[in-house]
Amino acid sequence: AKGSVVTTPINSEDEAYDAPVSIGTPAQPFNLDFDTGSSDLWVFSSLTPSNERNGQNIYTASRSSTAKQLSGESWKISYGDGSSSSGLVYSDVVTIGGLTAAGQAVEAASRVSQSFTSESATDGLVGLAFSSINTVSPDQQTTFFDTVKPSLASPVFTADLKHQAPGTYNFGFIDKSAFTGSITYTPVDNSQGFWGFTSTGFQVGNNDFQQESITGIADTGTTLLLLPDDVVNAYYSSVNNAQNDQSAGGFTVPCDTSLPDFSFGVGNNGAMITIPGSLMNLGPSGSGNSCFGGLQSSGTIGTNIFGDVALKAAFVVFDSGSQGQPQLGWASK
Ligand SMILES: CC[C@H](C)[C@H](NC(=O)[C@H](C)NC(=O)[C@@H](CCSC)NC[C@@H](N)Cc1ccccc1)C(=O)O
Repeated sequence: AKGSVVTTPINSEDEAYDAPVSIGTPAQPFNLDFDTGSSDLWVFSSLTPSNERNGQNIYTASRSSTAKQLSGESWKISYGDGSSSSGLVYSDVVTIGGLTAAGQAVEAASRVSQSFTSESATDGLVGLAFSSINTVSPDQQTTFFDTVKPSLASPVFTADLKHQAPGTYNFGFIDKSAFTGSITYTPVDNSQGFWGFTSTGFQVGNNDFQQESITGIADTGTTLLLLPDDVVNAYYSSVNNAQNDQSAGGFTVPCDTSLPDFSFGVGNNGAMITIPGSLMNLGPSGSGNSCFGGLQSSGTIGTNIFGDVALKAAFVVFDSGSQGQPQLGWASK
């Protein structure tokens, strides 16, 4: 089987990307954030207090003839940005891009933190990291991808995110028309439950390539590209009047500045993904006439995150084991 679903930026800064998901019988529609940086499929629900809702679609299990509560099961998740949610667990029919997962764990939120409440465009998340970090307790559940994987023509999904335009998540196949050149594969370390990999280095504009192992995760659910301080400083030192503005929360640049491209190395054949300078500016920073940089420090998090700023410059293959061990494929587009 194969699936294909359109994913759309929730605002002009490409802060996050939503895609349509149907849950239950009859189908209840949702706009969910597909997140390769976590492994819980959770939705706003009839259990979510009304003062924690802000127009989101809500899942009502009692209105679905195929919903079954997983008694005694609950979930509770925290994210790197300090947000969190928790609740109860049902199994129900979940359909994404023509692919149907019967008996998928649907995590209904009985509480969500403020940043989820205020993001009215997003009704929840579809976790696409490894099921080993799914938070359902006492019986851990599988991600949508792991649930449907046996039915897929190939155990892969791909992300093709775009700047201020609809993109695509495909399941079970690689669309050769969606990228240019060849796909460079690199091994994945999933020991922490993420799509972890090591980039071979970086290049600012047309400067020399800097060889430096940068270990991080491919995270479609994170907006920014979060890398070590030496990389971030090398980039912004080449931008006039860039400044690390704590009140803005990181590096800002003058909004009218044309920014250098940023490239990062993948695989061992010298392949690079190049983020055009225009995509390194996330728009007004909220302080002065400065704009917020798409590259920021991973400093305090402890892991580097190749979020949407990086991923939207590439066609990315999340391959859970078509060749044995999991791997990430990277192609330009
Ligand atoms: C503070 C929590 C730490 C980071 C850790 N949690 C995680 O790693 C979780 C699974 N993943 C995340 O917090 C991050 C990756 C952090 S790097 C380890 N990815 C998912 C995040 N972007 C989802 C999101 C989407 C929209 C709005 C907000 C959040 C834990 O539970 O220990």
